[in-house]
Amino acid sequence: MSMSGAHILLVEDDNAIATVIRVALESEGAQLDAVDNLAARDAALTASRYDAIVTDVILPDGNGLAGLRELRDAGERLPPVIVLSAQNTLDTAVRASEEGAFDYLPKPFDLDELVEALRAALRRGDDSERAGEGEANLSGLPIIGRAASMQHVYRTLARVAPTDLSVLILGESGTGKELVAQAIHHSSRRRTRPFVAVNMAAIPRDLIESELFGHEKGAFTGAMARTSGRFEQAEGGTLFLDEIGDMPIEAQTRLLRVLQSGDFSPVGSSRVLRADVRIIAATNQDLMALVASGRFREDLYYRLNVIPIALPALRDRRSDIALLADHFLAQGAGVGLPRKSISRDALAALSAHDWPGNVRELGNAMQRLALLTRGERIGKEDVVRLLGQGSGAGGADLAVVDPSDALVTAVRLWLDSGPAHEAAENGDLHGRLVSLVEQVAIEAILEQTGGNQLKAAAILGINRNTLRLKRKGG
Ligand SMILES: Nc1ncnc2c1ncn2[C@@H]1O[C@H](COP(=O)(O)OP(=O)(O)OP(=O)(O)O)[C@@H](O)[C@H]1O
Repeated sequence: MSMSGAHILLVEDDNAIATVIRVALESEGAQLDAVDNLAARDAALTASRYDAIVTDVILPDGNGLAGLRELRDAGERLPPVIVLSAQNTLDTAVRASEEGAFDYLPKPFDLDELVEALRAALRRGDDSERAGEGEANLSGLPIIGRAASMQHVYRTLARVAPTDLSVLILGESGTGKELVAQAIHHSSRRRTRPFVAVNMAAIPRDLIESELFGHEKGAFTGAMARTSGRFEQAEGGTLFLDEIGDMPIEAQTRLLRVLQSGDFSPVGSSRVLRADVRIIAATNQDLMALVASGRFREDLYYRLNVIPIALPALRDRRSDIALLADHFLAQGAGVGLPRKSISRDALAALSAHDWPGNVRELGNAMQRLALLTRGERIGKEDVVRLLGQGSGAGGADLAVVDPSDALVTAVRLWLDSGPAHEAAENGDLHGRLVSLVEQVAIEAILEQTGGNQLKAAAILGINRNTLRLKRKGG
């Protein structure tokens, strides 16, 4: 149906906003009833038939999303719902989609956008089946950010999560690509099945195919037993392929086959296995440029790029830096770092920084600040000192590698622990620390390779006998 003559219910307790919306919609020929609380909304829904509902989230007597699903479940004919919200978080976007909302507009919104969304909603009419399809549920993975560019991300995320479409996440290193992939998984119907992440850049190129698709015993020198690949491990769930631009061409061909037919064969085998796996890929490279230079298959690019999600660089959403800084301080306190507050000046200094390593770099910086600042409160001098430590590029060293930076923090924390004091007393602090770090790395990589020592040794860059010895504590 068209806007002209459409009967619309507006649930909004801010008079000014309600008036602006009324003027805009009535000038399009719509007929508008406005209420300012939930009780009045439910009464209006019982009394009249509406073609669409536009609702705010925070209302005097509760959450505007509340009760919509119940009404729908109770068999009410519920018109399409458009949610307006100043609570610009992923949770709201996901909850809106969970409640079967047709669209979600973060405040401040654009009136033209609202009119457009309403037109689309009216065109679709009441299709509660479709609106309610697909669960979207977010399980406690906080993605922090209120910048407009993040709102866009949340909306796309909430829309794609219930589907099985391939998603390509684009963004510089440390912008949260893996976090977003996890959020999609956790908001999808696959959330009770595994989320398996594989980083193409972290695996020796000639092992990638066997890593992904598994191999038969004897498929190549050193393949002692049949090993399942990541595809099998992710069965029913989501496979996150990070740094997809680094995938060798032969592996790309196999991947394309899975995407086209849903079938794959382990390396060295003619068995055909079926894969029920959703693919989310990520890259910080320009894939089109790789296509142009023949290093990435064009057909695969189009298969993967069904839904692109571009994550903004942190320097392009500076308004979120304060929020993120607080988040990381609280998170640090949760794992035993000293609880610190931060001064306005210090926040201003953080906001002025360019953050080449994006959110990851900021997270590392906040950990260091929590650890190194003497007083209760992080001051501007602390920030300047830390960011000034960079190699002339404004603290770029913080960006280089996340693992090593987390390691710095872990080592510092460990040095303060009971076992470290004990080792120091025995004159074996260095030996104890080095073997501890080695053990952790070896066991973690062995876990990744499903116990395959040869692969683990290749990844670690040590020989297999050394790996054996080290495992024995030698
Ligand atoms: N919006 C965000 N809110 C909270 N934490 C975030 C956000 N974005 C990123 N992080 C944190 O920053 C770190 C880096 O994020 P993530 O690993 O997802 O980035 P990435 O883009 O996949 O990086 P890379 O390209 O280097 O693999 C993680 O610890 C993640 O939890």
